[in-house]
Amino acid sequence: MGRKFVVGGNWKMNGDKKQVTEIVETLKKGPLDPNVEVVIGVPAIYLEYVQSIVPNTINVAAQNCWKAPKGAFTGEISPAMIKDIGANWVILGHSERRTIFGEKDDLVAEKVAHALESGLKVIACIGETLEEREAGKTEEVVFRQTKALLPAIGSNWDKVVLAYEPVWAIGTGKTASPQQAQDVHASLRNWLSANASADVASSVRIQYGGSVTAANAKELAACPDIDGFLVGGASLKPEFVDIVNATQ
Ligand SMILES: O=C(CO)COP(=O)(O)O
Repeated sequence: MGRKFVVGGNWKMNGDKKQVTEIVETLKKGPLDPNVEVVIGVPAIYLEYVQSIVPNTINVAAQNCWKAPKGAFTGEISPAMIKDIGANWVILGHSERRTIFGEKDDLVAEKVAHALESGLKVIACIGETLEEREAGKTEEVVFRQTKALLPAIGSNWDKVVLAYEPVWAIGTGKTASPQQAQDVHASLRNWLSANASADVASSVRIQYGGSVTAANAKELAACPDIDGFLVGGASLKPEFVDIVNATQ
């Protein structure tokens, strides 16, 4: 189907100048599979620095942004600013933004719409909590979260990567089994076929995120509907190279 594998590293609020330099050095040494798109999600304060030291084969993402180009929004950054320093991606709707910072589906959608309008590419995150999974609501939740994004994305699906990140698997060491992840990815694709278009369903890349490591990446990558990863903790370590290369 020709979906290019895409691996994101979400550094979250980690690293200092020395460590981010070392991570970039490790990525430069790689070697990274040239058939894989790599996007690193960098803390806002290091975006410009990291953008200035990465080779152009590595894409840089902000981890959040606001829904307007400029103005009285103390502490926020805009897609225009992200583009201005040369980065082209933003991660939006991460479960930590949703749970810790109270971002709801409609705010995430507004951010996605504005980021796309501004010319950024977007990794849009969705995923259920443990409570929701145990209540049998996984599909209901991820469909609801994706539905909110439909009008925001419009005809820009080629600029969007979906990241399915079950909240119970994030930072817990408890990875979704390949079957659990594959099942959600496949039903998302079915849902997209019915609610967006068959073309969107077959072309959109869906990453899995949640305790991905070099040890489990290959098995997950072998699933037909898993088109990449969004990696937290392991993206700060040299094993990120092996995760990028998981389809080799
Ligand atoms: O939240 C994540 C990536 O966005 C996943 O984090 P971990 O890989 O640390 O579980």
